[in-house]
Amino acid sequence: METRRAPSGPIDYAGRVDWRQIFGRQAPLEVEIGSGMGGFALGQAEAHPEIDLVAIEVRKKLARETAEKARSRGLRNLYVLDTDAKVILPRMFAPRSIDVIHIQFPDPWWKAKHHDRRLVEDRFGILLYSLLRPGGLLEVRTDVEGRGVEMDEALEAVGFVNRFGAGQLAPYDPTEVPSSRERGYLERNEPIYRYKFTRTEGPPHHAAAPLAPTTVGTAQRRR
Ligand SMILES: C[S@@+](CC[C@H](N)C(=O)[O-])C[C@H]1O[C@@H](n2cnc3c(N)ncnc32)[C@H](O)[C@@H]1O
Repeated sequence: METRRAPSGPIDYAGRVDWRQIFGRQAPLEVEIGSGMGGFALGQAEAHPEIDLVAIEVRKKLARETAEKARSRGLRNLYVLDTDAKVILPRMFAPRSIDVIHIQFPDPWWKAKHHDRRLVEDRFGILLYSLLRPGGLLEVRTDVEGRGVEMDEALEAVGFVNRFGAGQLAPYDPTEVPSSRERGYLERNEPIYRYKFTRTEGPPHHAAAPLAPTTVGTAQRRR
């Protein structure tokens, strides 16, 4: 009989979290950054009961709706954080503790003056590298070809190894769960640029400091 409790109870946004305690078991830990409407997070948790998934979405309404759907579907292996991944990741996750990180269709922030808001750049790449366990997977999907190339270059420069060769796209795998946004692209047969990277054993290549933990403000748990 399943005795593991649902992920619940108060969680401290300001410090390191023992995810094994939150989920009530030891299982491969996956993180989705920018879960949006939650299509991937909910589908991945449902399709893979053997993993525990933490979805991070800065838009509180979307995060709350995903958490409500997870609860109504009885998903015990999905926890939703309603805050900025850049702030929370270095606080709440130990180095080398994550098995898989998913980033799907991050906002491209076209205008040069908004480039600072882009999710995947050098410093964030270093942070992701430090959080993944050696051998862990970082998977990125985008509908913007040029952003895919830029992200690939930034991540390979940090030390990630592109699983399909430097600069190469990962093939479409129909067994993988599509994100909410991806469903539309697939239906319209529009291109999707996929990348898969392995975190290797050594330190990141860049000397630049990773994003430092900062004050979290008023973020509240919404479960
Ligand atoms: C274009 S949407 C894609 C959503 C989802 N991944 C999908 O494919 O359907 C990008 C999402 O990332 C979220 N986001 C952007 N920057 C973020 C950050 N620093 N932390 C958490 N979420 C973020 C946005 O609020 C938005 O919901």
